[in-house]
Amino acid sequence: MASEENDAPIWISDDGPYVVVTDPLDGSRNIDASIPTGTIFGIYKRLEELDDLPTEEKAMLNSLQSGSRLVAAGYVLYSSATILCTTFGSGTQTFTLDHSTGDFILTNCSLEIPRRGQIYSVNDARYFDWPEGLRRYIDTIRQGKGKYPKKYSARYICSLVADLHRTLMYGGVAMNPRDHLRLVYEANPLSFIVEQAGGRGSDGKNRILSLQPVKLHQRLPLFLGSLEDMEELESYEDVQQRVNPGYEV
Ligand SMILES: O=P(O)(O)OC[C@H]1O[C@](O)(COP(=O)(O)O)[C@@H](O)[C@@H]1O
Repeated sequence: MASEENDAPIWISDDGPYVVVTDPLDGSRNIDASIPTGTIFGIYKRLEELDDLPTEEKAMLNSLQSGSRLVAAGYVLYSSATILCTTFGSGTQTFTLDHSTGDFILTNCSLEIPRRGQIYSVNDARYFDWPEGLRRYIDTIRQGKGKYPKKYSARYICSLVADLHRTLMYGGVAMNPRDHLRLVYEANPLSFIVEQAGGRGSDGKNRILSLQPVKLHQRLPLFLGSLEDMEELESYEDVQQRVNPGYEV
């Protein structure tokens, strides 16, 4: 098991069939203000061909599997309702916690992201640190001059799970264009879910699930959303924020 909160993976048992990668509490800076937070997880099969390697080495290599090998992924959103969203590689499902019984009730057996939305989600205080392509894209959709001739609205909670959940429900794009979010714990599981809902997950140039992680805590730009919005965004090419000066809030 590898957690965003630990430096190295933990080898739990020699015969466990699965490898779990998790960000146990995403959006933690929002907790004191009672803003929604989330948990993200991805599940791989244990690579049995590595069984004879030393424990630390096989724990690391098992955790660095490409997102294309995920067998399941999910997130939990802690909000006005507690929602569990999952994929096992054949569509995306949502479950809602029934507080009276403690059960998660299946509330949508096939969640599909709209092909187009009218919402973009980004921390746009960073506008002047963005590359030209991203500025042009956002300026264009704000003015209703994109391929979808409607003026887009902005929504940004700064809790990745909540921003993604809204994007899955209403469509559009959720992004963090700087090297901030983690490939292993965040980008891969969430891209698997978005793809299984009919959308796309990208670093602005490449499909997230086709990337090979090289470091456990590797960070990258992340863009998730509706197919048509994502295609339009990527057509601007220069959308990854290269300067990352460090922001205190
Ligand atoms: O400061 P930014 O670039 O807006 O980043 C906000 C993003 O960082 C997160 O808080 C995750 O960051 P941490 O992993 O450091 O907690 C996301 O929930 C949120 O989408």
